[in-house]
Amino acid sequence: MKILLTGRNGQVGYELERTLQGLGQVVALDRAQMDLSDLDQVRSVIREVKPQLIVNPAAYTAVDLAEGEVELAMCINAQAPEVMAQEAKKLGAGMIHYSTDYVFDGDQAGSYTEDDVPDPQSVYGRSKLAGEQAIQAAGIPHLILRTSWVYGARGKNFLLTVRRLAQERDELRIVADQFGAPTWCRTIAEATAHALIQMQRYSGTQKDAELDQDVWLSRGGLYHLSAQGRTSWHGLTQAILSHPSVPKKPRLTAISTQDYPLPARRPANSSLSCERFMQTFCGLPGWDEALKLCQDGM
Ligand SMILES: NC(=O)C1=CN([C@@H]2O[C@H](COP(=O)(O)OP(=O)(O)OC[C@H]3O[C@@H](n4cnc5c(N)ncnc54)[C@H](OP(=O)(O)O)[C@@H]3O)[C@@H](O)[C@H]2O)C=CC1
Ligand SMILES: Cc1cn([C@H]2C[C@H](O)[C@@H](COP(=O)(O)OP(=O)(O)O[C@H]3O[C@@H](C)C(=O)[C@@H](O)[C@H]3O)O2)c(=O)[nH]c1=O
Ligand SMILES: [Mg+2]
Repeated sequence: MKILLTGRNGQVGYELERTLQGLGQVVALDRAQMDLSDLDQVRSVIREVKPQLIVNPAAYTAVDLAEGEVELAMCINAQAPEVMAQEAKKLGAGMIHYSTDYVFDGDQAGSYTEDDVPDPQSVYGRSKLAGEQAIQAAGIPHLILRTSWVYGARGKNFLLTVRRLAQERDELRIVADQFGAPTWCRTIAEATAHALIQMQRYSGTQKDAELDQDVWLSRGGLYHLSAQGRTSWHGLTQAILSHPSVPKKPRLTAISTQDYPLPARRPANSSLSCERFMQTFCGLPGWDEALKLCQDGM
């Protein structure tokens, strides 16, 4: 199976390029090779590569900047996935796409299931929801994997920000009233590979087989995929600082969302129920367990 992978330098894309090896012939592209703000280029690259599966972790992920770059965020997060889905349809191909907990308003008490109604409160969240809907509307075999609070040892993320600030400052002030599940990008890439393997098992074909449309249409769809358990950004910071690889530990102060004003509104609770994913594909680690493994390597 030929797999076109976008965003190979992103947190999730980088890990996917590794976990997808052996599951197909991976054509991994960066922004220069396929710019999602250039829809004609997206179209022509897909026509050239002719993949059987498009895996799309590339996205506009700057949540606050998106508030002032609505058109660009919509193009990258909604229109480009729409073009990918249309091209996939013509090729008889499938798509794996990633979305976010920020599609929810965060007002619900318990964790969100795939059946809960999204109500994004930010431009980023709205653009990601529009991307989901465009793929669903195309009627192609697909997996939409909603994840949350992604971090890793490289790129731009909360873990690296906190580790840097810890060395620069005597005090960290972190919001303690927003709850979610920090998810290691490697967990997402490994779970994606497991899901692909399971799809092949369900279809009873060999590794590297063609994409089985019937299996994908029955087992595919929308899934929540995050680490298990939940914490606040403050709780996450506490866990980050307690790792032995952090040399200097500043004072940590819990603050509320209103004490840390930002352009984009974040959900107060965006923890995702992943039962559907775990029952269909594979288990998922606890957030603290995965964080420790990640930091053990830093
Ligand atoms: N980060 C998070 O906390 C969360 C992310 N998600 C979703 O998970 C997926 C993966 O996110 P993550 O790996 O963290 O994202 P990153 O921000 O780490 O990576 C995004 C990737 O998209 C690429 N990209 C951005 N703009 C363009 C463009 N115009 N054309 C082509 N490529 C572009 C970037 O390229 P370049 O390297 O050149 O900048 C980068 O490789 C995304 O769909 C995201 O919405 C969901 C929940 C949480
Ligand atoms: C740096 C810092 C942040 N914060 C707060 C601000 C915010 O509420 C929270 C997280 O900050 P960030 O801006 O790093 O996180 P944010 O960009 O909101 O992260 C989101 O990214 C997108 C792409 C997603 O899809 C989401 O799942 C989520 O991971 O921490 C503090 O309270 N103190 C600080 O010193
Ligand atoms: Mg609401």
